[in-house]
Amino acid sequence: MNTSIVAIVGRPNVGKSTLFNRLVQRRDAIVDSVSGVTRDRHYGKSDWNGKEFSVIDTGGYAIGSDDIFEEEIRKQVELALEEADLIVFVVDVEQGITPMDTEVAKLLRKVKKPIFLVVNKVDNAMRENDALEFFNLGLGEYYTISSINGSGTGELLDAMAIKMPEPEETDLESEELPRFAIVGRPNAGKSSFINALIGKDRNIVTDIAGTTRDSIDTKYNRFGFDFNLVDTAGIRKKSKVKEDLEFYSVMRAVRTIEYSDVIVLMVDASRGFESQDQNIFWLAEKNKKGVVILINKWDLVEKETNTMRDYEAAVRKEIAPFTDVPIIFTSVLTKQRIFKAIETAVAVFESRKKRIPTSKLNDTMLEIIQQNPPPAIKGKYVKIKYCMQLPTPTPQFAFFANLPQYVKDPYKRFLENKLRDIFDFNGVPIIIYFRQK
Ligand SMILES: Nc1nc2c(ncn2[C@@H]2O[C@H](COP(=O)(O)OP(=O)(O)OP(=O)(O)O)[C@@H](O)[C@H]2O)c(=O)[nH]1
Ligand SMILES: Nc1nc2c(ncn2[C@@H]2O[C@H](COP(=O)(O)OP(=O)(O)OP(=O)(O)O)[C@@H](O)[C@H]2O)c(=O)[nH]1
Repeated sequence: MNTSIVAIVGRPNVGKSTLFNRLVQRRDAIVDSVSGVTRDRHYGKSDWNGKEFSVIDTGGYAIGSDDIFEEEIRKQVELALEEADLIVFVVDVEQGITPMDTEVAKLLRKVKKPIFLVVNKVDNAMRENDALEFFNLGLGEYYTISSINGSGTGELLDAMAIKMPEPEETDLESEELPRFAIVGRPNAGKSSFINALIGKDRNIVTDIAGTTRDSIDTKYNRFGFDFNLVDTAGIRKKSKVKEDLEFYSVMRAVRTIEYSDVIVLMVDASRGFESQDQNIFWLAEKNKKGVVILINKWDLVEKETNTMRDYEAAVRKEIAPFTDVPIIFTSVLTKQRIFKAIETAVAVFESRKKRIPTSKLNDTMLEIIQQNPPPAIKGKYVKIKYCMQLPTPTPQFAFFANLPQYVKDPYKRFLENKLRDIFDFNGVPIIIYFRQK
């Protein structure tokens, strides 16, 4: 997949979030129709002129008091420069050039990646003149926009799309090896897990230097399974940045997740499922990846007070409504369930590309729908006529009905759960559409 990562940088209050919302709006409208998907304010996917891209709003991650504020922003800009493909630098025409803008511009001038200087809050023609001063930042051409009313954003997107790579033809028929990413918080046991997989004999078959930018696939053959572990430059380059910077872990995770089929999310059992785990999980869902959760270091957990069942229930609560994701309790130290972890990841990979024949799907689902029809709304009855799985890389289903707009989320969730139960889509995001017929 050839998705560009766009980072929005700039000092506080220039309108980064407002622009972010503009950029991801269209795609989010579709995603939101999916039952129960929560929104992240800082990460979204979108497309323009056929080019797909991710947008990261760096602003939301700024933390801390005023004196470390500038330092934080500088770090975030540096990270964005390292990890993103395109940089959108937002400035505010009402404020003019501030010292912090000059600082950011200085960092940006050293960078080889495409940079879009965006002068925001140009709500009327008069302000076009005020924007002229931003030439002084030494970044060349700029784009004037009004994030609030949307003017200028089309031109900006056109220009950005030109700098994005052409979409690749996805070859659905080819028998590709599963691509697994092992992700998680620092110290969760990722390296140990990978070492355990590789074994002492380092059973690496090949190192395929990424066809896609700097991502690296390492091919493994273990326990009778063939798979690629996806690693990216971002992950290797541990860099100077503080580990606990949330933004850092998100940046690192984004690219790895986008290149993988199944995300193996490692959680440190002694710490529990934390907000960063939640973030990574959510990124995986948003990208429609398969997920397996490993509760690692299970050997450290006091079994008298923590049963597996209670622990699992607590994690499931955190990841609702994606409740059927496989959760496996591992100890890399004692090699407990390592094999099971990989076996499960392979199973999720298989489910994710599963195709249900239309006749089988209709036989099963129409029967269920007949027994539990959608509730009538204002005296109108919804009649679902047939359904099919769409020819998409990940499972998506269309249900055709006379009044699709009357089918509400709870009923969609009901159907989704039935599909999951019957056809075994554990750990796989599925999408349901209702269409007019
Ligand atoms: N007039 C005008 N106001 C805008 C425009 N875009 C954003 N704003 C306003 O500017 C303020 C800051 O916008 P945000 O999008 O929250 O700015 P931000 O850069 O994300 O701020 P942080 O989250 O603090 O980093 C809000 O009050 C917006 O309504 C615009 O195009 N025109
Ligand atoms: N008790 C116990 N310790 C473990 C287990 N798995 C890993 N560890 C220990 O946890 C520590 C961190 O393991 P790593 O494999 O380096 O963790 P990581 O996720 O790769 O960490 P980063 O490289 O910082 O992202 C090491 O001291 C491991 O020996 C486990 O199952 N049980």
